[in-house]
Amino acid sequence: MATKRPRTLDGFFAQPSAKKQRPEELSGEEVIAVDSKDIATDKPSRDMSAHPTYPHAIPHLPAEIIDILNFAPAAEPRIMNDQPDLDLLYYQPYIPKEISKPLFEFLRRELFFYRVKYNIKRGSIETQINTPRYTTVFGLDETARFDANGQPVDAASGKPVKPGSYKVPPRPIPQCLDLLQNATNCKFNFALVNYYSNGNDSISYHSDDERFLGVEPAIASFTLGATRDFLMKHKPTEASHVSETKPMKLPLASGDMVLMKGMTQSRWLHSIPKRKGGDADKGRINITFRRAMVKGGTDNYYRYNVGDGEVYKWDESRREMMPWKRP
Ligand SMILES: O=C(O)CCC(=O)C(=O)O
Ligand SMILES: [Fe+2]
Repeated sequence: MATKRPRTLDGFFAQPSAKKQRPEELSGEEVIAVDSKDIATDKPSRDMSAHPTYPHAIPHLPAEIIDILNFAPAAEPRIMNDQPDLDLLYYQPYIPKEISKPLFEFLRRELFFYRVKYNIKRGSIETQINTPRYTTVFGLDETARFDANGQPVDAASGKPVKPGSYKVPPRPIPQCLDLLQNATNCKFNFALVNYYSNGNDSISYHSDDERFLGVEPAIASFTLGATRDFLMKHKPTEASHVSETKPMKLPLASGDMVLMKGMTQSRWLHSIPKRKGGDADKGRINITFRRAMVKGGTDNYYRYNVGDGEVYKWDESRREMMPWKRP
């Protein structure tokens, strides 16, 4: 998956970076449209990713972080395929140690988040679900791309997508997440971000096996910040019932990456359970990169990760996420 690169930072300082940045026209930059409001109120727009759909512009990654990101992956993966239908690479870590904390702090400080609420109907009873973590999402499915002005255009014809084609206007992946995406050496079109502020934040057992991801999707999942347990269990089959087997536990630490592929999504479930005390209060960011093939994927991801509620931002003095208002 990865090209050969010097494995130590000494190698980096002794010679030019072995992995070149992608040319500017291939990076997230091409899709950035500058909102004049951001020019008036923020730093110069060339140092920011800005788009009319963003509540505010997002600064670019500091050069020191970009330089060291060139050394990813920082470790060889543990290949986990010794259980039925499991196909997983576990990098401990993927992101070089020197930058995992600054990268965590940068993303927690600079991204905007949501606490999504939605209703589901079970039989005739409607229930409100309060997503138990902060989320945000960027990206656009394979049927479209952003043009130079940041407008979604049809991937085949280059014509603007009809207004109303998407329920929520899609947001381009900002430079800071696009560079992390590049470091995977895989091609994705979505970045989903979770922030687990403490041990009460969680994600229950599920699989990311939506049809809009196509068959046997590859999903790269990064951890930054606090260590949290990632539990995995096989879906029930005729021969084995999940209740009989102990779940697999991966204690995902800052900088780690799990690449799930093959039948992992169709046959396994995963979760981040609630935890009491420990490290969890320091907060954990999870970023998953995925590739949605059709429009339904875009609608689904914005509905469940942006929704229609208020914007939250990290408040450094209170050290918690707080509702954010446009200045
Ligand atoms: O936080 C994690 O490690 C897992 C997140 C996850 O499973 C998801 O967003 O689908
Ligand atoms: Fe998941």
